[in-house]
Amino acid sequence: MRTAYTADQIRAAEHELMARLPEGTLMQRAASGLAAACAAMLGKVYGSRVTLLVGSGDNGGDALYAGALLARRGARVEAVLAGGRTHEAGLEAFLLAGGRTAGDGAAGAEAVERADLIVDGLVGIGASGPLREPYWGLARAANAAAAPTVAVDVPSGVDASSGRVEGAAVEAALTVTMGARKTGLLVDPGAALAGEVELVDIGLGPYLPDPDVVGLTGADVAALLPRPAAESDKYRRGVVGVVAGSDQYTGAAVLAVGGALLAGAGMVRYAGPGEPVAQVRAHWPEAVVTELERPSLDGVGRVQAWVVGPGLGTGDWAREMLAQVLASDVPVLVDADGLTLVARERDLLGREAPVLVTPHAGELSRLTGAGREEIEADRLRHARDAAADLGVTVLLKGSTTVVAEPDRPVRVNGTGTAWLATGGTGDVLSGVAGALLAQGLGCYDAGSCAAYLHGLAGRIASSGAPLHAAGVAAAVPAAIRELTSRSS
Ligand SMILES: NC(=O)C1=CN([C@@H]2O[C@H](COP(=O)(O)OP(=O)(O)OC[C@H]3O[C@@H](n4cnc5c(N)ncnc54)[C@H](O)[C@@H]3O)[C@@H](O)[C@H]2O)[C@@H](O)CC1
Ligand SMILES: [K+]
Repeated sequence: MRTAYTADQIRAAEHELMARLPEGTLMQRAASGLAAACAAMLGKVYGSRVTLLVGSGDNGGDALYAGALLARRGARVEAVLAGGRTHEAGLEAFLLAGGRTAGDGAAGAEAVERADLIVDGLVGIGASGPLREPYWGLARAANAAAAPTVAVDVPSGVDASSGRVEGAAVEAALTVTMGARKTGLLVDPGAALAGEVELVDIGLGPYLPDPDVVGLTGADVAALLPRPAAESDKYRRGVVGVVAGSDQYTGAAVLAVGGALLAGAGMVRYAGPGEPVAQVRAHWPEAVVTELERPSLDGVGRVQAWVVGPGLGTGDWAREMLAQVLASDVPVLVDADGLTLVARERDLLGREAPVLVTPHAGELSRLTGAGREEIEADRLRHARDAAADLGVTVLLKGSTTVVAEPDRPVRVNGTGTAWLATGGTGDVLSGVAGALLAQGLGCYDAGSCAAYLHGLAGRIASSGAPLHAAGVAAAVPAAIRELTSRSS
């Protein structure tokens, strides 16, 4: 499990640890980890050119101490001193080791341009608000330079506690983060700017509280995934009911049923009108299909979880089907058109059994009234607020998919690929999550494992090229195989 923390949580833990150690110990630990990561990236340290961007706080101090270590190994290290003041002891050590300084003007810009490696020590967890000048200009110069940038703790300009970026931010190839991961390194847009993330252990572990967010690893997902036992039969392995698709949108039904079948459901029951029924029958002879003359679940049979909404439409038929599904006593996943209906009629969500909603930012915007762009910029907060407000589990889809449930750390997923942003992939995700719900996982685990599997299936289906939703569904077994073989 990858854990991450807000700036306040880290600061409190550092405070406790620092009180037990001689002054400067933590920064020395941080700097030696940082210098080692820079050396590994350079390959050959001797004779290389390293340019440090040094802000006025301890983040700059880390950079200066690491610069001193690199200078002692023969690197030509220049420090661009950007703040009104500079970490005194760090600067002294740096100069003593043979480092040189440049101002933040033309000399600094040249030092950035000619570097083999840039170290971003402008701001870390002490940052507030968008980068101010001259930091802003230096961040942009670093991004424009040919050399890769190693960010100290967080890429400057990324809010450590949310991943939010206002204005300019450093685009790092590697972020060397001190003591514990920061939330903003796991959530886009911050995650995308952080590059690889390397954690330097400074001994903070025993002082950390419960994490703010967590990211499941492949081994975590493999351990959570239900596996059929010798005595399993199709009913005990979980029956998923799918209410999706309409005479107009038949594909959503095919994709959601496919996602559920290929994610290991024991059986999938599909109920809908004539057109999607014909399509589901043609694609998935294994599904048990009921053609409906009127919007009613009578005679459809028992299921352990429902998936409702993709391609369903938003008219009277759809509304009635949604209401009947939600009136059942099993877990329900609501997606797509189902969310539009719920946005109109929130009372539909008032039920005892668990609900997992799977909106993208636009659908969440309809549900909560917050602006779509505002949601994209601060995915964590909006997913959390919606979960608390609606009393359900929220899986917010997007470049970083996040799963929020009241009183639990938000789970973030980083397995996706930008190629997944194409029609129909969300229908597959709802089927996959439905299969996990039917097999007995709670909404929190089902949502986060489904996001992981779906992202991995997307990578397998894509291999760096465009993919299509049916291909993602087809790759789900390969994703499960990859996870379970790695962990066995
Ligand atoms: N406290 C410790 O013992 C340790 C701290 N560490 C490092 O120290 C960092 C935190 O240091 P600080 O608390 O000094 O804070 P930072 O160095 O992150 O930044 C604070 C400084 O930046 C300025 N600043 C804030 N927002 C700005 C903005 N938007 N534009 C321009 N300037 C801005 C402030 O005026 C202040 O001088 C961590 O991120 C980490 O790199 C590590 O060395 C581990 C140990
Ligand atoms: K930084």
